[in-house]
Amino acid sequence: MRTSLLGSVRPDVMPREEMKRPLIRGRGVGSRPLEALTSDPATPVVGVLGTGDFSRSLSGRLVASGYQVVVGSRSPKRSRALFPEEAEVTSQKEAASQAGVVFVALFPEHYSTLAGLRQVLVGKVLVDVSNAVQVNLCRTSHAEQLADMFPESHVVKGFNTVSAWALQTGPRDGNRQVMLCGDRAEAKAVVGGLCRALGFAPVDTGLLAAQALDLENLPLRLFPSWRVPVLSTLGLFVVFYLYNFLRDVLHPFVALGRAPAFYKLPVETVNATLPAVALVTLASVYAPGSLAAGLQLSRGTKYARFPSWLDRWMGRRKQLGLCSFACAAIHAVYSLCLPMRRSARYKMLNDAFKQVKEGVADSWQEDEVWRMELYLSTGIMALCLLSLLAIASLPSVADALNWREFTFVQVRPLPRGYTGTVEATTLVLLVLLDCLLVSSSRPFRSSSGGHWASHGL
Ligand SMILES: NC(=O)C1=CN([C@@H]2O[C@H](COP(=O)(O)OP(=O)(O)OC[C@H]3O[C@@H](n4cnc5c(N)ncnc54)[C@H](OP(=O)(O)O)[C@@H]3O)[C@@H](O)[C@H]2O)C=CC1
Ligand SMILES: [Cu+2]
Repeated sequence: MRTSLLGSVRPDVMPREEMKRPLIRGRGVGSRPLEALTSDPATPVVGVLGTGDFSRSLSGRLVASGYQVVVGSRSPKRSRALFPEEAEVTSQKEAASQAGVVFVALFPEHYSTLAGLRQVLVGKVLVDVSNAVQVNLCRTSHAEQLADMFPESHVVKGFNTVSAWALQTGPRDGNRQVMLCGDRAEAKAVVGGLCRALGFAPVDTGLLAAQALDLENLPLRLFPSWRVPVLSTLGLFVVFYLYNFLRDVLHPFVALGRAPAFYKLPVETVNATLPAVALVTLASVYAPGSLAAGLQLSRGTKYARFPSWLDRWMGRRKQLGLCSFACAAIHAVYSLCLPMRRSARYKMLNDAFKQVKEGVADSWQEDEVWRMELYLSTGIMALCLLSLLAIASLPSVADALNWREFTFVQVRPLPRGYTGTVEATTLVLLVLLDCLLVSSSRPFRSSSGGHWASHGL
């Protein structure tokens, strides 16, 4: 073991025993009452600057995990009542000098007020917990700015992805990861150990210059990998909806002189649009793989970079697949609800009356019956397979599969992966068969009932 891990970190603050293992509560701590710990010299001292929401939640958890906590405030008397009894609330300077690890729980615009603490913070670990105010607003991260202000301290960025609420309640479920980055491995190890002691799982993401800005922007990002797939799905929906509106509603009314059928807009036209969007989106999941394979074949090598648009497209296949699944699932629900509508009941009654008037006793048509049975069955099977693909894309499920199992379920569209595409091939065949059967059924051909009629109504 190295003799000194953190330069001038005080031995009572960062005992060597604790440094060897992650910085956790002292041995046997769990069985002792908390009051005893505050006076225990072997218990690590953690400082927290600032007395806001984050500071209060963090201090509460640190105290509960057996740490001695010293909170540094500009007005300690006023803030005393907000903290657990076991935590000491004192001046910023006093807190900084007592602790080995100091959390800076201030907003970055107030960092400059800490300039006077430079001497007492020499050799200590400073944890920057701040978040960006706006995505990509700053070019330099707050953590790097703090590191510039305190060149003789070791700045670690972290805990900014954990809310004050999560700190208060503890990581009972959901995401327990705490992203960390910093330039000094030992400092990251200390903060990582502290994370573990609080019940979180530290993830070392790298150096400050490479990661801090990303980490600060992380809590502000809104589903970055979903934006393009969702927008393209919505775009397709608009295009197909307009097409179906023109074809099934406006054209029969304006050009053929039929009664206006605007009642179709909320359910029928939406339901006719969804499968088209699902199919095109599904095609866009498999298309980039085939394009990439073609590109590799034409170049005669796999050691050349794909164009960046193809790279990005390949990276969004999972999201596109899930959008396709969502459309198919909503289509199934809409289809099940079609017969509930008043318009469907009126139509059925009218048809029955017309049949009686025409003296037709039996309207059974064997070929139509078979077509419908078959395409409904293939549609249901295709939806089930799509559900399986969607389930297998969940991280927890995907993690439980080995590489071969994963490629068996999820198509790997590069040439080598075509060995295990049973499910994807079956899915594509089922969908094609379904389309073929739907488009050859009588109501669809006569374009009077469209997709609605193709669902047996
Ligand atoms: N709240 C949350 O859920 C999370 C917050 N964070 C980060 O934690 C940091 C603190 O957030 P939060 O606790 O919510 O903020 P608060 O506004 O609740 O607290 C900030 C603290 O900073 C001190 N302060 C206020 N004004 C000044 C000033 N002019 N000069 C010096 N110190 C000042 C005060 O302490 P005193 O008066 O005692 O000196 C105050 O309590 C931020 O960087 C935030 O991005 C990160 C993740 C989650
Ligand atoms: Cu359908």
